[in-house]
Amino acid sequence: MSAGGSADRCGERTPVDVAVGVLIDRQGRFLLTSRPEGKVYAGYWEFPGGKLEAGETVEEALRRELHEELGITIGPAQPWKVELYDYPHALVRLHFCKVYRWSGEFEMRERQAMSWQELPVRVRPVLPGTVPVLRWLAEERAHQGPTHVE
Ligand SMILES: Nc1nc2c([nH]c(=O)n2[C@H]2C[C@H](O)[C@@H](COP(=O)(O)OP(=O)(O)OP(=O)(O)O)O2)c(=O)[nH]1
Repeated sequence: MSAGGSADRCGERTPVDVAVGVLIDRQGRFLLTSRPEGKVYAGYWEFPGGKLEAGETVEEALRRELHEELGITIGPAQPWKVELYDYPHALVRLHFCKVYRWSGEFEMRERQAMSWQELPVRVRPVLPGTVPVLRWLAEERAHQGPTHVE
């Protein structure tokens, strides 16, 4: 029990569900985008995605978010990993999905930047909640050494 009493205990926050896409191209590169100005962690690199709206499945939310943010229409989203991440601003439950097919031209509709990356990731800084994904990719690919530059 924290000393602050029940009103300001922060361990009981309900997680916010977030759908995140790990888009992988034919050369095995994955897409990172930078967080737009005005959002928390603006300028940090992450896998594209966003919060689920009421009644949406993870796949529906991902399809909507990637269309809104990047202008593409994704094919099937393969559920991959689920990770809880406790930020000062929110407790988030990240639903990472792999996506191998999409259509349409990339358009940065929120004036963010995009970059196709391999390991180790060269863009920086990377969002803390993104780092575990880089480790999972490193395991899958038997990548040795750092996953990104600090
Ligand atoms: N998109 C994305 N979000 C991530 C990743 N890792 C991570 O911790 N997050 C966190 C950051 C945010 O707290 C949350 C995503 O929320 P967001 O603010 O980007 O979502 P949104 O586009 O729905 O935003 P908004 O409409 O509320 O402005 O998940 C990641 O790899 N990709």
